Amino acid sequence: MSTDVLKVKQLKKAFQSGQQQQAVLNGVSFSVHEGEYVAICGPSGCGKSTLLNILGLLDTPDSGEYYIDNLLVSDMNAEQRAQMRSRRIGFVFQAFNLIDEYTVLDNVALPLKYRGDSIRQRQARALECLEKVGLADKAALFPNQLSGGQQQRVSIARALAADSGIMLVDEPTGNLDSKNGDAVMALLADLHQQGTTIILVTHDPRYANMAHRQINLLDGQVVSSTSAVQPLEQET
Ligand SMILES: Nc1ncnc2c1ncn2[C@@H]1O[C@H](COP(=O)(O)OP(=O)(O)OP(=O)(O)O)[C@@H](O)[C@H]1O
Repeated sequence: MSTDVLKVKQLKKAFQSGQQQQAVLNGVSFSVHEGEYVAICGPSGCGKSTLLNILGLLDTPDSGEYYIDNLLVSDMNAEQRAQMRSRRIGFVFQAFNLIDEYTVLDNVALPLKYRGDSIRQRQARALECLEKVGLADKAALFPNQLSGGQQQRVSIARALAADSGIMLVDEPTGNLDSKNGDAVMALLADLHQQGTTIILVTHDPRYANMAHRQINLLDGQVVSSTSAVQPLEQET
């Protein structure tokens, strides 16, 4: 039986817009099983990034419940949330969010700094992750010496470094041409095959179809949750 790694119940979030409150999430509920690949889809402005930021513990809902590994994170204090984030969540952003002054290796090693690993352990792990994304030979370079597609692969290596098992991916191809976009999506499919749970926000229906399941948001609610035509291959 599959285990829920993430579960949200009746999430609500509103933002102040001038004099008015704009309800962005209006009672969103779903769960994600371990090892699933889920795409969150919906029109621009429907709240996809807001939802992903809440799932990634970068933002808090106004109400509702959020569980990671069956633990209620919406009730945790800031320190507990930070610990949960560094232990369980890897984030990949559209804009890569790499630190220009750090080498590629140091960017990937950064999430490990908060876990008490030695420098040698951090660098060895970072190199291992760079190997997984095919960029070990770029370890000593700086981000601006890489192409956009390579930078996104570095940011995926960084998300892998902490071995968190859950990867939240927000429009990873938004700043890439189609060739680099396809390479990044192929890498995500590979990581999923190796067991990573992936939650992807994308505008591109072609990429959304690579996911195991699509959760469609409209007007702040989940309007449908559809499985891909091809179910995931089951191990025999
Ligand atoms: N920090 C904020 N303050 C005020 N309004 C916000 C904030 N963040 C998001 N919003 C508003 O919430 C709504 C949803 O934004 P969000 O970025 O989650 O949508 P999205 O579905 O990811 O959009 P897109 O597909 O265009 O990236 C938008 O109307 C946006 O203006």
